[in-house]
Amino acid sequence: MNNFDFQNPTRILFGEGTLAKLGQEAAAYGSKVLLMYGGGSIKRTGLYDNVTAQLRERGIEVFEVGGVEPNPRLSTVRKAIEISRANGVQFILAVGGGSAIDAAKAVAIGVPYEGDVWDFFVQKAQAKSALPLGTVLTLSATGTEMNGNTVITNWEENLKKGYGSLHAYPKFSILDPTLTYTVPADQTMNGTVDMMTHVFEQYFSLTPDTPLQERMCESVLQTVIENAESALANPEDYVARANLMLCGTYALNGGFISVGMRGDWASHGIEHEVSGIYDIPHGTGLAIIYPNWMKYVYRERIERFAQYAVRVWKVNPDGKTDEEVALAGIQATRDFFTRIGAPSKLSEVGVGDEKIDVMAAEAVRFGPIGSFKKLNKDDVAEIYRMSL
Ligand SMILES: NC(=O)c1ccc[n+]([C@@H]2O[C@H](COP(=O)([O-])OP(=O)(O)OC[C@H]3O[C@@H](n4cnc5c(N)ncnc54)[C@H](O)[C@@H]3O)[C@@H](O)[C@H]2O)c1
Repeated sequence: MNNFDFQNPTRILFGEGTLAKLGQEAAAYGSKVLLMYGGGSIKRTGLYDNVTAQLRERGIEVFEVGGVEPNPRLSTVRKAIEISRANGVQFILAVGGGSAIDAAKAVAIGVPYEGDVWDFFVQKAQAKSALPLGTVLTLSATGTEMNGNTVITNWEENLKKGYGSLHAYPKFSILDPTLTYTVPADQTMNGTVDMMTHVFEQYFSLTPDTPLQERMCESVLQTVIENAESALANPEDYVARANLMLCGTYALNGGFISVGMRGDWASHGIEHEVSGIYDIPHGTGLAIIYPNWMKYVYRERIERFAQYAVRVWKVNPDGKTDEEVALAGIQATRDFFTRIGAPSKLSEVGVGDEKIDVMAAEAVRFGPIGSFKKLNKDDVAEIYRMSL
C-alpha cells in the first residue's frame, strides 16, 4: 500500500425526504444563488418548483442557467460565469446528474479566477478558490456529488477534458433516491456502467498489499450488480435505487475505496475522446471500450483479473488456468453490460474508424496514459479498433 493523504469535505444528506432540507442548507451560503439544471426533467417532475420555492421561502434571490447539455459545454459554463459575476452570485446550486453538477463546479471555480475557465482543463492553471457549491443529485452515476472532479466539453475544439481540485468539492449534496425514479432505462444503464468502471479504474492496479481496498471495490461492484437489474425492472424500487445511489457515490468520492492505490484511468481518457467528437453518453462509450481495455491489458497482472472473476462473478476456478479464469471474468463483465442494454460496438452508436488517429493522438496529448499498462498512441488506436 502506498502512503496517502485523504480528505473529503462534502456533507451528504441521504435518504427519502432529505430534499426538504435544501432551503435551510442553501441559506447558510448567501442570499443570491445561481441555479443550474439540465434538459427539463426537473420541470416535468415538479422538482424545479420544489427547489425554487424552498429557496424563495428563505429570501434567496435565484438566477438560473437551465438546459445544461449532457456532456456539458464550455460555452454554457462561460455564460453562467458571466451571469454570476454580473449579479454578485454567492452560491451555486446544481440540480441534476453529472452534467449539471460538473458544469456548476466549473462555474464555482471559474467565477473568482481572473483568466478563462478552460485554462484549468488544459493544465494551464490551478484553482485557488471557488464559490460554495451545493447539489441535489437526480441520477446515480458519476460520483461528482462527492468529489472534486469536473468534465467539460469544448465543442469548438472537439475536446472533452477533466479537471480536479479540492476547491471543487460540493459543500453539501442531497441524495434522495426517490428523485431517481424517473431516470429512464438507458440512463440507468449508463449510470450503472459509469459507476462500475470508476471502480475498475481503481481496482485494476499494480500497487501491492491492498486487501481492504480490493474488498471494498469488490463490494461496490457486487452491490451494483445485485441492484441494477431490479432498478431496471421496477424503476420505483426504493431499495434498488438507494443502493445504486450509494454505490455511485462510493465508487468515486475522492478515492475513499482505493486509498493508497495507484489508479489507471486510461479507459476514461480513451472514452472522452469519443464522446468529445460524437457526443455519445459517457456510460455507453465506457461499456464498449472497457471490456476491450481489459482484454488488452489483463496479462500485466493476471492474478488480479482472476481474483475479480472469482470474487465478483463467482467464476469457479477449479481445473482452470489463471488466464482462463481472468478471461471468464472479462466475458462476464461484457455479458452483464449487454444484459442491462449496453451496446458492445462503436459502430452501433455511429462511430466508425475515420477519427481513430485523431482520437488516439489527443488521448495521449500529455504523454502515455494509464498505469496498469502504460498506453501510447498505437495502443490506444488498437483499443479503438478492437471496439469497432
Ligand atoms: N465529475 C466526475 O467525477 C464525473 C465522473 C464521470 C462522468 N462525469 C461526466 O458526467 C457527465 C454525465 O453525467 P450523468 O451520467 O450523471 O448524466 P447527465 O447528467 O448527462 O444526464 C443524462 C440525462 O438524464 C437526464 N436526467 C437526469 N436526472 C433525471 C431524472 N431524475 N429523471 C429523468 N431524467 C433525468 C438528464 O436530463 C440528461 O438528459 C458526462 O459529461 C461525464 O463525462 C463526471
